[in-house]
Amino acid sequence: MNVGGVSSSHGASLSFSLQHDTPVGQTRNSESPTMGVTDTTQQAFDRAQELKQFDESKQGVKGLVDSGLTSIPSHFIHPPETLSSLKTAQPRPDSIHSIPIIDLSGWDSSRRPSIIEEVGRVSRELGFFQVVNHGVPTEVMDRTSTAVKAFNELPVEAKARIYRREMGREGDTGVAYFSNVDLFHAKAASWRDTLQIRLEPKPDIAEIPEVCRNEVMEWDQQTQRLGRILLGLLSEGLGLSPEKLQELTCPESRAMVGNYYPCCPQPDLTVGLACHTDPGVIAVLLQDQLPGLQVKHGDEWLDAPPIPGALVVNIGDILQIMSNNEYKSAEHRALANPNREPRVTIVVFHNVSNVDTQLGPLPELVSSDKPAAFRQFTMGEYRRAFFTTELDDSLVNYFRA
Ligand SMILES: O=C(O)CCC(=O)C(=O)O
Ligand SMILES: [Fe+2]
Repeated sequence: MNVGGVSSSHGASLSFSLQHDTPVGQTRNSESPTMGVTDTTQQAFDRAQELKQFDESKQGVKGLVDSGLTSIPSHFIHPPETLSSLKTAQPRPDSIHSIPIIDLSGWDSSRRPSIIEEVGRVSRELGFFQVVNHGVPTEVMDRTSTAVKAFNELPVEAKARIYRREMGREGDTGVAYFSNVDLFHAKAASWRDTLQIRLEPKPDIAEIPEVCRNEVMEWDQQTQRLGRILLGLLSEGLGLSPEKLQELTCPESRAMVGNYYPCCPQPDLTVGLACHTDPGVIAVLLQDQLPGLQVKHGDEWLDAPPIPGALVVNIGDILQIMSNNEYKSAEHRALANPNREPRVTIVVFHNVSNVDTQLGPLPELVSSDKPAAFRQFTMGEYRRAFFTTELDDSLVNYFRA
């Protein structure tokens, strides 16, 4: 959700490409963003100072780790209710333990009907799945991940050049590096740095750090192709024509975030990325070999473990709404990385670009048996809702009929 690098009162790391009024990036924190109500004025002041200093240093969490710190600064400590949920509960014997894996081989031939059936079923049940045999070469996956890691490991001065939070304003290049998009709004900061790049409409290509420029462009090509395939399957999974969802996201709007989770000295006190739903249509996520991604299913957290060669796909809020609640936009989070090696993930968000686009349940999916679960609204209204509502759960609730 996001590239505006703008955070609403939800404390969401929710960015919008404001130029195009489209949520393109990351996330929505489902937790209340307000600081602890028991904070004294002095505590609140100290905290604000700490955050400001951290932000102005432009060093990110990576810089803190490199300085050799052994305990995390207090503003990274999450509230007890979050921390207690990090302890892995014993899974119930009847529960699914990890997210489903779908083999896409033959998506354009004889296996298509069974793939559509599976994609549709899993999107209704959980809204999250991994895909294998998706056609993106593993060398490209490795190359992209390595390049994004290399960017994060450049000297602070090199990254500081693009450290900014003002995306979407005039002069926006579409490229930004920052730590915690919601740094000044979230209840607590998370142990992660982010490189965010608008992919469509095109960014200022020269602004993309050279160390990962070619790889980002190549990743865009690959995920654009895969995005079209997935939107086709998801469309048919709803009983719609294969082009339907693609038409809706046209003219296309895409953004990428490269998340970098350096080793956290106290991974039990913070998270890598707070619980959120993604606001757009779909997200396609590449994770390296380190675990951390978890998806909420009922009251359980399921792991989405790294599988060599696989990509994770999830449904965003807009698609839950368009599908009239058929597909689920699931809450998910990333744990803080306890490993010495950094964890790197790259997410491409496929969004709806035009502010005037009418959104809401597709008429084809509304009937007397299944009345519209959401009202109609425009993309512009959706965008405003991000910034003005006091929601403490998924944005879809705002538009419920
Ligand atoms: O890095 C991960 O595992 C999750 C990333 C994610 O959910 C996001 O960037 O929206
Ligand atoms: Fe996400």
